[in-house]
Amino acid sequence: MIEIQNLTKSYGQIKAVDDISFTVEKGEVLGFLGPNGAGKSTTMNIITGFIPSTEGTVKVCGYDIMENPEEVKRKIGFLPELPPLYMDMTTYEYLNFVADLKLVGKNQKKGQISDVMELVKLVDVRGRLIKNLSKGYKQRVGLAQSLLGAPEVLILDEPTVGLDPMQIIEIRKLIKALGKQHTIILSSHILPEVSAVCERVVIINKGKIAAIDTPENLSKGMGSVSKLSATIAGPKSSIVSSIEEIYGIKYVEPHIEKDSDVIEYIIESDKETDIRRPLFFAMAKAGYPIIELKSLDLSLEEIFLQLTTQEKEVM
Ligand SMILES: Nc1ncnc2c1ncn2[C@@H]1O[C@H](COP(=O)(O)OP(=O)(O)OP(=O)(O)O)[C@@H](O)[C@H]1O
Repeated sequence: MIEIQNLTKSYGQIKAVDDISFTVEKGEVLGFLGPNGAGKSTTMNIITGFIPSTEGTVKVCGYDIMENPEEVKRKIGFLPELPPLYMDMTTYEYLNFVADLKLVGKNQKKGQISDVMELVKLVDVRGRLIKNLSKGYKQRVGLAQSLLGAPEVLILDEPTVGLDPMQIIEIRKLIKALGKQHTIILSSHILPEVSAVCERVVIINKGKIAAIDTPENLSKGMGSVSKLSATIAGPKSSIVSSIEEIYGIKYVEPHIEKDSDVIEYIIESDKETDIRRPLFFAMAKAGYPIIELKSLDLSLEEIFLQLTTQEKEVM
């Protein structure tokens, strides 16, 4: 649905985007993550046709943004970080105005505005001036304008920034619902948001792609092992040998002695094998109670930091 190939954008000596390639499948919700200045907005602005690339290609639904900019723009709904709202218009007037800009046909306009207001829950504020709406409602108006013209693709730049927790939950729900009918690229600094909403994540740093994977796989870490901490009561050597017999175990080590016979063990296993159930049954069979069991896989936040701060640590 979206194909980005060898995309580069230079501003003089600075490469804001440096040879990035990725694709987004139809119906996918893709998260776009990166620290400040990583190149997220630049990439989104190129995909939406606001600025040209220096090198590389962007295709949306098979159309090249350079060769068929109008076709591409028709396929994309864009919610910039600061939606361009006209404060002295009512919600309805503004949506009507945007529908005209997007050349929505006269016969469809009324129905489309009603549908979008229904979907984004704006019906109650249709007659209110935008300047009198709360930040959350203003953001919904921004989302509503991106949906007019029935685009197949939505590009959402930091859609929940500045909202309160209730509003964040509502907008996330809405994005999830929109994901059923649209292909979405969503940029965010909020990592749990990306885990909650996106099926795949692109992490970008200094203009380059640092990782592309599902949030789950990223959390499992880059290596081939999964790590667990298990605190178990019982004799150490017998527990270690029982654990070593479990299929998929790579390594087990007594870590911290918590009590005379209670020890925390660090257990590494194949990334593909979830050993929590076999571990439970093995310990239950041997009569050694598991007091605590937790994953030591990295959180998405830790992965993100690891991928985006490596050079600083070296310095
Ligand atoms: N018009 C411009 N002229 C010169 N440099 C620019 C221009 N636009 C962006 N840059 C530079 O390109 C780099 C990437 O910027 P970009 O806005 O794409 O990052 P971002 O990931 O969206 O950051 P943020 O999360 O802070 O919005 C930065 O170093 C920025 O200073």
